[in-house]
Amino acid sequence: MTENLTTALHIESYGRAREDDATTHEASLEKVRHVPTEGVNGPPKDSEAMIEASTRTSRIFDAKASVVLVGLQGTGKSSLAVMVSTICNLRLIEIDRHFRKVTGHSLNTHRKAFGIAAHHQALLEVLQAVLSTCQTGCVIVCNPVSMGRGAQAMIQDYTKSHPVIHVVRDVQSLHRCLPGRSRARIEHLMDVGGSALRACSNFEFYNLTEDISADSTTEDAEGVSEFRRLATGQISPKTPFLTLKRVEREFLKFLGQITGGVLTIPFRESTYPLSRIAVQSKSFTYAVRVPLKDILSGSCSIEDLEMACDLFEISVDNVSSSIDHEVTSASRLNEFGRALTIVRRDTVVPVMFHVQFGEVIAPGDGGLHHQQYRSLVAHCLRLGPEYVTVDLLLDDEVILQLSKGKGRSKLMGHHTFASRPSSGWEDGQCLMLFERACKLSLDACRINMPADKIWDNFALQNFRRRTYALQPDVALIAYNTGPIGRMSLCFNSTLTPVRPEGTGLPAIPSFPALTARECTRSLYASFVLEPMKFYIIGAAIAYTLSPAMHNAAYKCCGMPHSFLVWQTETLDVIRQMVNDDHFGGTAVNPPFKTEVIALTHSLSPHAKAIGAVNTLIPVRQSVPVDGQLSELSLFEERNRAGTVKFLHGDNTDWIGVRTCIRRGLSPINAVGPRTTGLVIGAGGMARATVYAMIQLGVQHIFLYNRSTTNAEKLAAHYNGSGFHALAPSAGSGMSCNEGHQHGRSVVRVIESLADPWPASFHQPTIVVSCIPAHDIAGNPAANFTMPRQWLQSPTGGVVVEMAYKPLATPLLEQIAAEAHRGWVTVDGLELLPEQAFAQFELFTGRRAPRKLMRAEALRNYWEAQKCDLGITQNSAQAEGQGIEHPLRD
Ligand SMILES: O=C1C[C@@](O)(C(=O)O)C[C@@H](O)[C@@H]1O
Repeated sequence: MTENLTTALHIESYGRAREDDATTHEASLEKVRHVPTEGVNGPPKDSEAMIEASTRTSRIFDAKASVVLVGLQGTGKSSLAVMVSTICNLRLIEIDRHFRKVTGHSLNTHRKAFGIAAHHQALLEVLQAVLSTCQTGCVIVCNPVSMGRGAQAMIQDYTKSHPVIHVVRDVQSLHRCLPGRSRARIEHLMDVGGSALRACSNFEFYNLTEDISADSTTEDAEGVSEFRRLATGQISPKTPFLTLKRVEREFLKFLGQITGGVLTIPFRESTYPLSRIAVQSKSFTYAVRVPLKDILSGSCSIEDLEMACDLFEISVDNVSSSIDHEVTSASRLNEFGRALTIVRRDTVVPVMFHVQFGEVIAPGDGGLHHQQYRSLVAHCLRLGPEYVTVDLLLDDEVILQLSKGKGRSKLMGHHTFASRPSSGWEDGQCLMLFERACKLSLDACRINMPADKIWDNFALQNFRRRTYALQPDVALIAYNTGPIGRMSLCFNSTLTPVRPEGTGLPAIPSFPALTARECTRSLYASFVLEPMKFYIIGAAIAYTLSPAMHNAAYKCCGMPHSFLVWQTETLDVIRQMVNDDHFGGTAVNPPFKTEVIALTHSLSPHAKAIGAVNTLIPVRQSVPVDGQLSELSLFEERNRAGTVKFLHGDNTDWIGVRTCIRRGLSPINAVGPRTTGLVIGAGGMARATVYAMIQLGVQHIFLYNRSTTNAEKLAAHYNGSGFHALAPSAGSGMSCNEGHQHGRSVVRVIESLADPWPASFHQPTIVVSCIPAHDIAGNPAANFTMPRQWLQSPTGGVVVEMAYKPLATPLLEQIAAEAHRGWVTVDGLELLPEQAFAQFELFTGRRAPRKLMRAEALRNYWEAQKCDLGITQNSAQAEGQGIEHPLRD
């Protein structure tokens, strides 16, 4: 393949002299082993100080600043760089290849020919030229450990103005790249080389290997990864190699967080409605606290732990009980990064690090523990989580220094009173702590103490009022601990610390006493929130799996809501729904997705652009400002009954489609200016699909539909000026991506399945079928399959099927047989829950328990398949109009 791809990747040269690297690497190892323990070239004398130094600057950079990836051989930094350069449209510069291009020598032959001093000087010059001429728009890759002290100092200096990311990996993966070295030796290299790399970088990313045997970023005996061979067309995709998708996702999330999304990362922005709301601005949010060791042990699934929570807190407990020198050892530090990547892999909520020292930190204490604690906090900041806690008893200047280097992370001041002060929350220390957090410009303040009597919980509310009067913008998380303090957890509104639900993790006494479900239940029991009724309406919805997913999710979150099926021929039912004070919202199914717009008073920007609504919510309180409703106020009024003032329409179908395309699209087919998408159908789902493709940056979209007239109408909707007036713009809450920056998407109609694929366009790599796969009202199913002449993409692609009745459609069966050519399928049962998660958020203002909803959809589908009983039950509900779907335990 593919000169085009090669060009797109901006890769300068592909040949790699293996023996060069190996020798250079070994030489550098020796060098690292023997350097004096000072400077950036060897194990630092004071590793804590080194770590802290890396967060001394603000670490907020120019929007276009080049990114540097540093790491030992085998950490996968080159593969990460290739991915990022492709997706973010950055120029890729690998220093060793560039050196060969400039000098005509490989590193090894140059060193042999000219001696070490001249070699280092030449390397330094090459590096200097690259760093100074490539200040913006590039991703630069190197291993400074093998480049001499001068080069390391130069890269260290670059951290003042650029993100320099240290890529770390597990011993086993490195071992594979350096066969013949003992594991102990590799560990030693990671320790020593790792310290040197930490000293010349300001961020750190842990590249998590899932399954070593399937990992395609690991370099082979020739030093070339499978990923690179694919990217450069040296091999064709025999497997979908989707394992890399996770790495891609994690790294893009990381980059998005550390750069604040300033890099053009089209895939990065989460489309979940709640992801657009700052987590600390919303009421009744929960932070699930999980010990670091439990994350590392892998004993629980992250999605189970995260269930119904808004933030994932990684708790590093009792650090000071470790042997002192181990606290900041390289392997210990690597554990932090590893845990963060494990969590980020499966969660959609922000992550917080909370380091707890067993020892109480006293103000002015300059002792060893104090120093180590500071270093661990600085190390957490290097990893780029959304939040990090900092002990409020540290000296002002220490907190200020950490705060200065926090980058895009938020710092939450934290204090635990080991015992209740004699006057509880009335004690002057409490207000002083909050005032310190404000004075030091921390983003939030968390204080807790053991409760003596139930009145301590009321006193806490009084304290909350006082802090709010003082500074309403600094979020206060205040609660009492112990059994008597549980009530205060229920009524703390922001990021209440909770323990994970039923995961089998041993209960730790110092851990939060309640789960998110328990807290939520108490809000309904005390009438703060109220039970609501949700519906799905449509003309033929007997088979829908939505009630099963939503009802199970309410139960799991502790909400007394119900989700009912209402099969109907007309939209009149909506008038009946809104007369009920407990109406919570309705999902909208064909044929009403467009028609229902007439009943709404406001639409989300997405629904407006798509011209279809699948989620309708009542508005009771919010008032539009300049014709727009604030998303936060819409969320804040969920779960509260009362007279409905008007209806707001949104669309979550496009979110489901976008997620499924992303999931199935291998990195090799990352969206570029010539990517082509094909949509089958021209109904409401097809509208949402075209929109999802536009949001992903696809600029050439083709429609095929049995009725060409309908396809043309749909194409005109998107091509017409009407749509472009509504197109995504900054501040609209929509992602603005490559497609919109580099060219406008155009939708074209392809008339016949017998037509050859238009020669001036690339073959489609993204195909979405939006037509039913079963008979409807006597009309036989279309049984669509792709004409062979439209399936010629040399890198395969993704085919998403919307229909799930039946699950194995003729199209999916056809494409499954093409897996060896790089084709990936995503079926209708993967898509259905994805749109439902966003719908759940819009209905309830809470994060959806995703794993549970997926499982419910599957379980109900297969139950219905097995004995046809599910179908009968659903039909009965539909006929009974509003009979609650039976919850299955
Ligand atoms: O189109 C669909 C599918 C669905 O109706 C179902 O339950 O099958 C649920 C709707 O929210 C979605 O827009």
